Amino acid sequence: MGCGKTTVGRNLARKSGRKFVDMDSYIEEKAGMKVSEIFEKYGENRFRDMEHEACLELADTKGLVIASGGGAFTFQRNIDAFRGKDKIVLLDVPLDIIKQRLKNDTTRPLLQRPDKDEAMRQLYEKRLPIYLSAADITVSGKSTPLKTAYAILNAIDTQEK
Ligand SMILES: Nc1ncnc2c1ncn2[C@@H]1O[C@H](COP(=O)(O)OP(=O)(O)O)[C@@H](O)[C@H]1O
Ligand SMILES: O=C(O)C1=C[C@@H](OP(=O)(O)O)[C@@H](O)[C@H](O)C1
Ligand SMILES: [Mg+2]
Repeated sequence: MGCGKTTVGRNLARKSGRKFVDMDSYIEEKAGMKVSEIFEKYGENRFRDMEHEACLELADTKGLVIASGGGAFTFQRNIDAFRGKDKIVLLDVPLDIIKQRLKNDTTRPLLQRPDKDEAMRQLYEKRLPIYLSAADITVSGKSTPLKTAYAILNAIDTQEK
């Protein structure tokens, strides 16, 4: 959360001429409600099932740039859905920058708690090794969204040579 997937993904799609899909927006459209409402009404597990369904559907569509939600690639079933079909890119951003970016956020249900900083730290530490092993490419996400989008394109080019 907060590493810039949605923002950078949109830039990357524009620069690569691909269609952009934000996985959370995709789920929200199908469900007819916001991610926060899904968590509130049906709980996180139901959201994770919807997210998995979205992964299966989107992994079968060619020519997209997909910004996943931050939890998607912590589940092996979702990594399996994309593996070999698409490149999985990790945007690597230090925790202190993420905290700064999400300081005033009210839309991410897992962070709406008094010990938000500690929740972010715990998620970051638990998830980073999983992300690192799932990623085909890791790119720093500290720079501007546009520069990061170009860094992803370069990394893909280099890998394909
Ligand atoms: N490269 C960046 N530099 C500075 N702020 C950024 C950058 N990328 C995203 N942001 C800001 O950080 C917040 C989270 O970005 P977002 O794209 O929603 O992240 P994610 O989809 O990974 O949760 C937003 O307020 C966004 O404007
Ligand atoms: O990390 C997570 O578990 C989540 C990240 C969110 O997406 P972003 O990473 O785009 O904020 C969204 O899918 C939901 O709030 C859960
Ligand atoms: Mg996002």
